[in-house]
This record gives sequence, C-alpha cells and structure tokens, in this order.
Amino acid sequence: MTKLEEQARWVKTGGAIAASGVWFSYPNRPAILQDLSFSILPRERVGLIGSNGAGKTTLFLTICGLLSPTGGTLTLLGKPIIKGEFRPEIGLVFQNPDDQLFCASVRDDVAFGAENLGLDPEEVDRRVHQALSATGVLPLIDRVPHQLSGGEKCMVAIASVLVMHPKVMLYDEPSANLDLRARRRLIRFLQQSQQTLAIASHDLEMILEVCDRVLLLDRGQVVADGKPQTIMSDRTLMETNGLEVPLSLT
Ligand SMILES: Nc1ncnc2c1ncn2[C@@H]1O[C@H](COP(=O)(O)OP(=O)(O)OP(=O)(O)O)[C@@H](O)[C@H]1O
Repeated sequence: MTKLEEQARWVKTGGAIAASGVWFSYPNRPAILQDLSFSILPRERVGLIGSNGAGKTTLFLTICGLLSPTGGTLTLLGKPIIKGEFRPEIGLVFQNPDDQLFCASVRDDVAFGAENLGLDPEEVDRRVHQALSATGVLPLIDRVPHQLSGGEKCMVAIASVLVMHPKVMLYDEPSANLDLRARRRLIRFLQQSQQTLAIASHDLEMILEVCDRVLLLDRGQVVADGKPQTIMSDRTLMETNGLEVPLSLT
C-alpha cells in the first residue's frame, strides 16, 4: 500500500488523532481549548506552535486521557479517548525529564513501562536494550537517572516511553534546556522516528527541521494549519499570534 493509499484509509477512521469541537476548561477558569477540530494522519510529524499559554500542553494532556474535555470528542487510532484509560499506543514525553524519571537506575526507569504491559522479563529486557539503543544512550543503562546531564535525561525519558512501542508520540518542548550537541542529537532522532509525531515547541527551527505540518494555536484555537515554511514565513500571521518568523526564514 502506498503512503497516499494508507492515508486515505485512515481519513475514514479519523486518522491517528482526531479532535472534533473539543473544549476544555480548568475548574472555575475560562475555556483553554475552544472548539478545536483537526486530525493527524499516521506517520505525520506535526509541530504544535503558539505563544505561552496558548494551550499546547493542555491539548496534549487531553489527547493522552489525563484530562477530560469539557466538550467535543477526541479519538486515537479510531477509538474514543477516555480519561484514565491506559492506551499504550500513545506516549507523552514531558517537558521536564525529572517528571518522567523516578527509579534508582536507567534500566529500571525504562523497564517500568514495559513491566506495566505485563510482558515477561526477557521481553522487558529486550525492549529496554532496544529503546536505549534507539535513543543512543545504551551505555547509560546502569547509571542513576538524577545524576545524568539534561541531554542524557532527555533521551532516557524518550526511551522510557518508546519501550511501550507506542504508535503515536507527543513531545512537549523536547529541546528546552538542551545544549547544541544534545539538541542536534534529538533532532536527528526525531527525523528518523517511525511513529506519528506531535511536537509542541517554541524551538521553531527544530520544528522546521523535523515536521511536515504545523498547527498554530492561539488562545485554544487552531488559527493556521499547513506547511511549516509557509506558516512560519508569514510575518503578519506569526506576529498577530505572538510569534516571530524564525531567523532561517528571514
Ligand atoms: N492546572 C491548571 N489549573 C489552572 N489553569 C491552568 C492549569 N494548567 C495550565 N493552566 C492555564 O492554562 C493555560 C494554557 O496553559 P498550557 O500550559 O496548556 O499552555 P502552553 O501553550 O503549553 O504554554 P507554554 O508555551 O508556556 O508551555 C494557561 O493560561 C495556564 O495558566
């Protein structure tokens, strides 16, 4: 099946992620997500951009079932997302790796997700090695996570999600706080990823390098959806929504 045929098939089922008229408010607060509708096809790499407070993280938390929309529907791979339901098909990499790593060793942290799937110890071990190899940090397997550098923690946190073999990965600000070398390693890794990707970031140059599509969010609404170069080089659109045209496009 060609990529186009595969995508046509997925359009009928809602794609990898489909949001239809989604609303969300934190208790006693104005709406953060307002009537959001979009769909992401399998193996698309979508950048989610928008100024501080636009609702990017909130959207990710609803897609993962950690928050329940106050209106509308969300589906993952054609099945409704229900708050609290464990869906190993989707993985979220938090902005701060310290929110993701809490065990005494890298091995234990990465094994945690696979053990929760009820896999036998040999399969867990196989997956741990595979996830750490894919992220390029296998030599860190016996290290204590909180003693790692920011860049190392970032890749271990990604491995701790990959170990569950998700089809869809959500990355919240993955390049925040990384130095040049660690950021480059992350970009190369994301470019080679086989999953459907949604990446929320203020690092617009990284989005340009990794993503084939961008959703621009402002005050909980999708105000633009299209090719990264087209959206990010539109100075009026970017500045109206609190962003700047990235240097490489000026
Ligand atoms: N637990 C919470 N309770 C109340 N309000 C919240 C909560 N979490 C986030 N918010 C508010 O929701 C709005 C959207 O926040 P969110 O973190 O989703 O935005 P964002 O686009 O990810 O921002 P940033 O780019 O700064 O990470 C903000 O105004 C924020 O203050």
